[in-house]
Amino acid sequence: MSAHIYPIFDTLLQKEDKEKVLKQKACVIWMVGLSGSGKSTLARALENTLHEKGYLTQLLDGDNLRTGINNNLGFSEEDRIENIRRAAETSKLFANCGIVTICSLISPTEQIRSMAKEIIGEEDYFEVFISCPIEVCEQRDVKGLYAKARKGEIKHFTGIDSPFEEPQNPSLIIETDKDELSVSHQKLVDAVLEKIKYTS
Ligand SMILES: Nc1ncnc2c1ncn2[C@@H]1O[C@H](COP(=O)(O)OS(=O)(=O)O)[C@@H](OP(=O)(O)O)[C@H]1O
Ligand SMILES: Nc1ncnc2c1ncn2[C@@H]1O[C@H](COP(=O)(O)OP(=O)(O)O)[C@@H](O)[C@H]1O
Repeated sequence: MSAHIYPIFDTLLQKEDKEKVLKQKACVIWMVGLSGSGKSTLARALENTLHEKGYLTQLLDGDNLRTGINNNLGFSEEDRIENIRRAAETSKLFANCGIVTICSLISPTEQIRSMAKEIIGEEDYFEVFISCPIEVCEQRDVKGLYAKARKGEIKHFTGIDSPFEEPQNPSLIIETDKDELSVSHQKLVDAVLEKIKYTS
């Protein structure tokens, strides 16, 4: 038996090798904002547009993570940190596979967002602040959760009795109380397409 090791057994494939196959530059689009600000709507629309343009994508949001790998977590500060840690680690695996990963989570504090950025790596972390005053989010009350939080039926609700710190240095801000949905969507798509532009 020869002691020679063939490259195929010896090479650990890198992110760039996967990106070359997919002809796309991968990163993690980390969408931050209050409940009802528009994260899920814009994340879904972004994913659909990228898909139509031929990009391979993966969407991770509070709903699919919290019913799956994070189904043992609640909304205490400790659990939110663990929720984001797992989401960031999962996003990193997808991005390292060359996949444009869209993560839509409240991510309420600077500490939590710094952790996500550190796990994913600065170069691959693209933070988008979906900005909307809490009064507007509460008026939208898409899931009826603000009404429940006001009545005390839900505790530790973000923006009511749990903190939300505005991102200090996001890569992009989308103001969903000022722009029509289509305008917000276009701004997001334009910025993301620039970020994921593939140059061999
Ligand atoms: N207490 C409390 N606070 C905030 N949000 C709550 C709470 N309880 C349930 N929900 C629902 O959970 C969704 C937010 O989950 P996230 O994983 O994004 O939150 S976090 O990033 O860990 O803070 C959030 O979804 P979005 O409305 O899409 O943001 C809510 O529907
Ligand atoms: N410019 C906008 N961008 C995103 N959503 C908007 C905008 N204007 C109004 N909306 C509405 O706001 C709501 C946001 O809800 P959702 O996307 O579920 O928020 P979140 O995921 O942050 O909780 C939707 O009903 C959406 O149609």
